Amino acid sequence: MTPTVSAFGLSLHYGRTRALDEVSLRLTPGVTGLLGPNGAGKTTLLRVLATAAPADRGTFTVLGHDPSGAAGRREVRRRLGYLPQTPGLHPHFTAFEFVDYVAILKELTDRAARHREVRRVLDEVGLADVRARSVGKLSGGTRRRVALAAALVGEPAFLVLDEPTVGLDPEQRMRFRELIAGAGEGRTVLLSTHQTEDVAMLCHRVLVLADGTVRFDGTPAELAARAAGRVWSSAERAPGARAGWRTGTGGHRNLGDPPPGADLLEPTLEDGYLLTLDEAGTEVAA
Ligand SMILES: Nc1ncnc2c1ncn2[C@@H]1O[C@H](COP(=O)(O)OP(=O)(O)OP(=O)(O)O)[C@@H](O)[C@H]1O
Repeated sequence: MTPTVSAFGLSLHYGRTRALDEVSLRLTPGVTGLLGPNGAGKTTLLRVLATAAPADRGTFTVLGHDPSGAAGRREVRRRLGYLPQTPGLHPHFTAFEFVDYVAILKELTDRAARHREVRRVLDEVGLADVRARSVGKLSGGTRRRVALAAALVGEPAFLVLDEPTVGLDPEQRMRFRELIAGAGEGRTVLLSTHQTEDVAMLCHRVLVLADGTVRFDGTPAELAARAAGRVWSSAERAPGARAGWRTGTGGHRNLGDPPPGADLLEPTLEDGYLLTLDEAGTEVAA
């Protein structure tokens, strides 16, 4: 399948901090999850791909358009929807006014067509009833949906979502997952998250980033399979485990190289993720 996004050797430094180090990737339609610990470079990568920050080195294209020049950047932005980590929603705007404002920035100049599009995206995220409410008076989860509606304006082919489910209660998180799954039908979505459940439920592909480098690129099942034969239970924390924690039933779940005769467990995506970080030399939860 022709990739929507192709990136080669993207690097970005903040002073001496190397936030991205030679990142190459290809994104195809469907939801790709981007997992990584705090400071891994996820937001930086999303900002680069959303043309909000230029890389120091490397190139990328979105549907063949190269954003390094002004004309290409405009073409990329026309095909892009971006939900940043902290969307700057003006509290005095109504939900409609905010999304309309974003639609104007996205160059939807015909007023009637633009208003139809604003109503369409607000309906898509289930906010038809709160169109006229001030953004500042909405709950955090509803506000996040307004920001998602704004990202969906103009039917972008490439949607960049930076930790959209953080801070949501379980019901809102499920609702948001449904919206993201719907958004991922027929378009390319890159979803940064700390929630391995988001990835297990939504993603056809997952990238693991640590220290600005891609440490894994494959399917969620392949990430879980990395931990096959390397997860076991024991009454006490196993001394040789790379990581381990007490489970709700009082036993311990251990990751690493099991001792002979260990009681092996079915690996999860989270097990594969934690072992990938461990192999990358990133600190794993004790
Ligand atoms: N504006 C900035 N100035 C200086 N350093 C920065 C800046 N933004 C990010 N960094 C550094 O770049 C690295 C990558 O940060 P980034 O925010 O991309 O990581 P992240 O994976 O999104 O983290 P988190 O999960 O905590 O949001 C970190 O070391 C961070 O401290």
